[in-house]
Amino acid sequence: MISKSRWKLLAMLALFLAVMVWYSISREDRYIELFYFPVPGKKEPCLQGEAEKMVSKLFGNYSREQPFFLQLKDYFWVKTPSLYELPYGTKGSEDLLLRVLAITSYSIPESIQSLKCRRCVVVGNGHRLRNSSLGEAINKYDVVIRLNSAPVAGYEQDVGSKTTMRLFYPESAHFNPKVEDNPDTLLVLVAFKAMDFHWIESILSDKKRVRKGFWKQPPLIWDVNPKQIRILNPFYMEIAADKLLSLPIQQPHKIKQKPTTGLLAITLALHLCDLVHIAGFGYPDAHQKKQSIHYYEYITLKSMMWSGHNVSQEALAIKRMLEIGAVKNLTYF
Ligand SMILES: CC(=O)N[C@H]1[C@H]([C@H](O)[C@H](O)CO)O[C@](OP(=O)(O)OC[C@H]2O[C@@H](n3ccc(N)nc3=O)[C@H](O)[C@@H]2O)(C(=O)O)C[C@@H]1O
Ligand SMILES: CO[C@@H]1[C@H](O)[C@@H](O)[C@H](O[C@H]2[C@H](O)[C@@H](NC(C)=O)[C@H](OCc3ccccc3)O[C@@H]2CO)O[C@@H]1CO
Repeated sequence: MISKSRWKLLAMLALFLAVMVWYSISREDRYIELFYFPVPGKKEPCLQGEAEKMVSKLFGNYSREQPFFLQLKDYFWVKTPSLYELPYGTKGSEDLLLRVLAITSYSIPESIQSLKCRRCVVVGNGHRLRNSSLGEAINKYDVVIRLNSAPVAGYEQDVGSKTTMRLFYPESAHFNPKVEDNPDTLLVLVAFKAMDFHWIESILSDKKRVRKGFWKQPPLIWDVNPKQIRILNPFYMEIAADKLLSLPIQQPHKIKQKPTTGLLAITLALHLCDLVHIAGFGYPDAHQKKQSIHYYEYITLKSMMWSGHNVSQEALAIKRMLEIGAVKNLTYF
């Protein structure tokens, strides 16, 4: 005969087990929701306007009307001057910008314009891409957005080789863009300071280079076709900071908080595309001090000490986007 107290103990054990099973199943559901497996050899199904619905949830309805790239005509006849200085607006940098816009273009290539439904992937520079074998899947998207000096040569198996757009600033420009990009890749300058406009002007017009004013030496000779260059509308930086990270747009401090280029690229993709997938996002935990952050070089979180990024806040913003289905993730998060 089993005593009453034994029954109680068994019941408690059974209850405990049931709770454990329920918890792991619910965690598993969540995992599947946050992690997306591309089907090899298949193009992603695309529903026109899908991302747009999510955009209004995240950013409000108004934001789809903004141009992606800056154009000269908006600066010749300045109707409403920008409210903010770089990187959230162009206030105070208009003269330099005018000179840059006179020698660059703002169009979106016909190959993207003409698509009924735009499938995009934003490739972050994170270590999670290493040995991911995602290269083939990444190459299948209509638009592949890459960041900074992230290489493809030698990493094709994991990150692919197609680059439709690359977001960069002078300090993150690859010294040999011809090796890493395609001849028609759009090189999208994200300006953080007036000197960034000065740099691109001096490169494209072959004017005297200025070495001071950068936190890291950018290329002095840069072999690109001016037709590939675009200047990102700072509006996207503003809404990434304001709506996704709730950062104050006007900050008095020396180390100003700002979104990472990856979060900015996701913001841009949500406005440009119908379907947005991401890969290579996610930093190591703070205690993983020796874990490399990039898929292509060994550097750790310590290197980001003075960067002005809040990676935990960004992780929350990305998790929210994954949870509401605004983006899907090809690597784990
Ligand atoms: C030392 C330093 O300033 N590092 C910054 C570097 C550096 O300037 C460039 O790599 C130079 O080519 O740039 C940054 O970013 P970085 O070039 O490292 O990475 C591009 C974007 O990928 C996402 N990422 C990266 C690594 C990782 N483990 N998880 C991620 O999610 C991020 O969204 C990131 O933006 C930048 O521009 O944002 C942010 C970094 O803070
Ligand atoms: C998207 O931001 C880019 C990159 O991710 C950042 O790491 C980088 O941050 C640099 C920051 O912009 C520099 N600040 C200024 C005013 O130039 C900073 O300069 C050194 C410094 C350090 C401490 C206090 C004040 C200034 O260096 C940061 C990199 O370590 O900005 C990138 C966009 O330019």
